[in-house]
Amino acid sequence: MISSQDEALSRKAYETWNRKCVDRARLAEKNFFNDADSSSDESLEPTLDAKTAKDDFLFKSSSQQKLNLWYQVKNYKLSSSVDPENDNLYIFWQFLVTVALLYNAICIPLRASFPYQTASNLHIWLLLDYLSDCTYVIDVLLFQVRRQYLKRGCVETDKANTKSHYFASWRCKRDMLAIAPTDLLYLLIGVKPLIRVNRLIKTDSYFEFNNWFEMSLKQAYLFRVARTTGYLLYIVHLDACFYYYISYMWGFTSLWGYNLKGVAYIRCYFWAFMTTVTIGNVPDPVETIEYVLQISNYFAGLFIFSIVIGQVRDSVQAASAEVEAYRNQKNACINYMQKNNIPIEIQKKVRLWFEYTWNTQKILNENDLLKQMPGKMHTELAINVHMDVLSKVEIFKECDRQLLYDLLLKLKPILYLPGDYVCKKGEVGREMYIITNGMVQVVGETKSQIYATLYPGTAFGEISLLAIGGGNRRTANIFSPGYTTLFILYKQDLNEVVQNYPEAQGILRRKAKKMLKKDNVKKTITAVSSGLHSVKQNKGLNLIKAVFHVAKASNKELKNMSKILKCEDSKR
Ligand SMILES: Nc1nc2c(ncn2[C@@H]2O[C@@H]3COP(=O)(O)O[C@H]3[C@H]2O)c(=O)[nH]1
Repeated sequence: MISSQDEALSRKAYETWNRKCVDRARLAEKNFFNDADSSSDESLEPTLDAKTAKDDFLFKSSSQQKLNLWYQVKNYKLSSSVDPENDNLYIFWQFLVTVALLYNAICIPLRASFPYQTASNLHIWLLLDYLSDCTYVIDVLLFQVRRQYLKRGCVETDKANTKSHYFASWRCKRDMLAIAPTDLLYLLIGVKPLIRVNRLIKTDSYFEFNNWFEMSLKQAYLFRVARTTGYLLYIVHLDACFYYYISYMWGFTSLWGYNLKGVAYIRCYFWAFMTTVTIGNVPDPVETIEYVLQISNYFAGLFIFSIVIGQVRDSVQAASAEVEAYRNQKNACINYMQKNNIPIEIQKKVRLWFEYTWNTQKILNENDLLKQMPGKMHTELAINVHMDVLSKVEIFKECDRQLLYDLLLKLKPILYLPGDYVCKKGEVGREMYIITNGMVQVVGETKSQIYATLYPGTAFGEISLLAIGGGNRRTANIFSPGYTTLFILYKQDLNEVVQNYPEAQGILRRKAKKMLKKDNVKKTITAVSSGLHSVKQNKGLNLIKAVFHVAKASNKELKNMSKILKCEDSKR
């Protein structure tokens, strides 16, 4: 027994634990939003008190942890409402009710027709029956009465309201019919399983669990096909039970009916399957009633089978619709290129683009999909999919978080193939890029002159976009050596976003200027080293050029240069 003192202790420990979880989540959230400069934010450091409290918490005895667990379970039972979409225990219970319903759906007709319920195994059947009844009753008393529902668009969690809402619903009426104790009739007419047929009414839980399961699957169409096939097999099962029952009614003497040979259920199921799927090859009916039954069976089989086939076709079609749309777009593009005699090399590239984009993203234009959604939802999705890339971008690290969210909506993914130039020096810059996958190289006149390699999370192309280099021309060649996925951000979009964040403009400009300064240093070093080389070879003109660049370099660079010169002097 757990005393009230223990319970109070447990409650306190639980609340402390809970508070710490919330604190930790807040800290994580804060860290996430401040990751650019987390080290400088002193408030993120846990205080001494918090550290002691944490140590205290870690030193809790195992018995107290057990009490915590007990308190959680107790707390769960006391919670007033259940969220049907997210409460794991509720979903698990719907699964149990589904199993109980399937047990009833299969075993009631089986026991009612075939001689599988005997005096010797009756106790097992009854045990299973009452276990399934228990799941129904618990579902109503513990879960359905607390099931949340929407009231004027808001989630209603109040227990009194959820209860009255359930009692007023059709679901409650169906549930009541399903758990009605019809078994009491056993006392009058004996244990006849068909009396329990009302148990099959509890279909709401079955459909609810089915929907939840379907939604949680990646390849839901496979499940839909399996479910439809299951329905077909169940109908055959019912047919087999019926066939056996008719044969039994005629004392197993009819040539058309089951003749007591082999395993009864297998033989009857075989016959039912043959008739239902209209394969035929079953004994010809003799009596008129047999003809009528056979015809109605064929008819029902034809009807049901065509529905099932239709459903399977729809499911497969729905599953392959996206692939079909991709193929159509690709074929239309190929036809267009062929009609316009586009060079084979370019055609190959376009095909490669289609294939790579499809294989990596399974969608050709992500923006088309997102555009259909309300703005907020679009942002939320974009944050989840792309935020980790954008938050790594060095030039945006110091910018306002909201600026990043605004930028996310403007980004458009684009793929570059091996050997493509993303931009060339001297071109007019109309967009900037962020690398999401692969890498690009900053190259000179030829691809082999690699000045720098840029990796995912790097942005480039902002110098010409913000006219920092003095004009809107690209200041370097950017080459894609492999498959590279980039985000494009158009000038107009960047300006639109940045005008609301003037400090961000400053950050972008400062960072781009730094880069240009580095460029100048690079140029100076190249010029100086080529000048020094000329000195060695006594070429005066290059020496003058070197001295000119050295003069242009900043103080710091000048010191470096003089060091290099001294070094070279001493060598000579
Ligand atoms: N000029 C220069 N650009 C670089 C360098 N490294 C990356 N880049 C990027 O390459 C881009 C080429 O186009 P932009 O001039 O618009 O902007 C440039 C920079 O963003 C570098 O070392 N020098």
